Amino acid sequence: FLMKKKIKLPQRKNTTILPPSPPKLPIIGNLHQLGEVSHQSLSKLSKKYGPVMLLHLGGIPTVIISSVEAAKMVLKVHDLNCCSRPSPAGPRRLTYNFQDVAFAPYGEYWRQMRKVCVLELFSVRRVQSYRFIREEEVESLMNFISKSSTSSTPVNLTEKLFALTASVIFKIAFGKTFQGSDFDNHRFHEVVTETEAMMGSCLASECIPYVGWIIDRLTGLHQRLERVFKELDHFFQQVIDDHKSSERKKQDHDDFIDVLLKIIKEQSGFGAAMLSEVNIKAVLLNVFLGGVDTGVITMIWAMAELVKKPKVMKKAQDEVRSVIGDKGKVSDGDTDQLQYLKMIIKEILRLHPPAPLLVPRETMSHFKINGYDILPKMLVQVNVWGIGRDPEYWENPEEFIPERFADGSIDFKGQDFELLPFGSGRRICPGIYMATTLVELGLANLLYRFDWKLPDGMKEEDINMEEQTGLSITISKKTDLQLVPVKLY
Ligand code: HEM
Repeated sequence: FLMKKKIKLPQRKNTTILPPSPPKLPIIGNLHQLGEVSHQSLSKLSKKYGPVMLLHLGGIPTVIISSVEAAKMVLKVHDLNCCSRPSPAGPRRLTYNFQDVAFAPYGEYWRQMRKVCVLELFSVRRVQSYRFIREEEVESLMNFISKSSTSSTPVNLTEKLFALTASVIFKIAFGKTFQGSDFDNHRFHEVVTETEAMMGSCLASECIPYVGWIIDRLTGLHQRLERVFKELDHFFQQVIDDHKSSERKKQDHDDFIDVLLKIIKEQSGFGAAMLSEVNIKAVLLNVFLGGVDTGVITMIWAMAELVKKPKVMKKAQDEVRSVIGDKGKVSDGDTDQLQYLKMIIKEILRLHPPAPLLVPRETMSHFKINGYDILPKMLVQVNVWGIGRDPEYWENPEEFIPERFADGSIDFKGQDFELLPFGSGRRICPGIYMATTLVELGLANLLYRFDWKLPDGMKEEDINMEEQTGLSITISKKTDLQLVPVKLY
């Protein structure tokens, strides 16, 4: 009928409804509202502007997600629309133009590289094959702490746990200890922190039109980026060359470089066609950054919360001591029986997720959340720190209460959107098993073998629980944690 009469129907105007935004300033947009600890400022802002909020970080439109329902929409329902990554200059340089996994844009290359990681590097079988490395390094830390306990001197746990995680990751990935490399512990810590900062911060020239480059010149960000890139590139190339050398001694296990070089040499296995030495270096950077910092941050917060709550500490120690008995040490396989310790780790990752805004995503196509239009090429950040402390989902959210996980119904593997320390969907962290095995083993041994006291004159309420400031993707405890060990075994 309409065709015959050729009646023209009124065209519905296609209006775009963007998420609510706080008022912005010219040029810098909402950058000034990020504050010193951005996930905390964003949490406050979202109380006013809602769980789907649009900010302009300089010229970059960024959607901030702050509720379980909205997180489910972006990471599950519309995961395919927003599972790419933005491409700022810092990560671009450090990942050899996104030839890694974590920052590679969504597509065939990323899919193949992710398969290499999931099936060849971070699989349960591979992680279990490194059991002796974890146990050896934990043992060496325990020996050091035992010595300190005889003189009742405080141990800088931040420094020591950093060295533990770094040694384990170095041996697993590069087949050597970092003590034997160009880095000493101190320099290595500095390089990780500096690289993290470069990955998280955007060059001003990218988000502030016209004048940003002047800020970059003044802050020296470009030079810092180049310096850290060259240092890492030199190190990675050296370890790869060592592995290819005919003089290299045969090891009884394959480290990550062996596995990746084998894939290239035999041209078999996942991603063989895609893999080159540059990809190996880029993936090593992901392992180096993803693997070291996050585990230390989790263990440090756990020890800080436990020492603030002696009853919880005692309960955790009672559990591990009754399960292990007088064996003298906790081994890799023992941690499966430590149910209370597992609850503690969940509670730590709820209160202190090492990546409070996950790793930024970039949208690839238009979709809607809560009636708002999300457009292609927008940045998406999920505030899992805010969700983990939202009274709508958690009773007494600011309190450290591991028992809230007693019924086992909530886990951090990406299915429960109120607890997302590892993200969810296609880009979920592939290193969950690798991370939790070391965190569990490290903490279990610290709790089994020692009682922990605060340094003389310090009270529980004196422990500084502030978070590090800055725009890094991972956020650690602001000050080092120093505790006095009292030896039991
Ligand atoms: C407590 C420890 C860890 C935490 C909290 C953590 C957290 C995260 C988060 C939040 C993401 C982004 C997820 C998303 O976009 O949805 C991620 C990605 C990633 N993580 Fe982890 N991570 C940890 C340990 C590790 C370890 C030990 C490794 C490997 C050695 C690792 C390797 C990676 C890689 C390669 C990605 C990028 C995945 C992709 O983009 O496809 N992580 N991690």
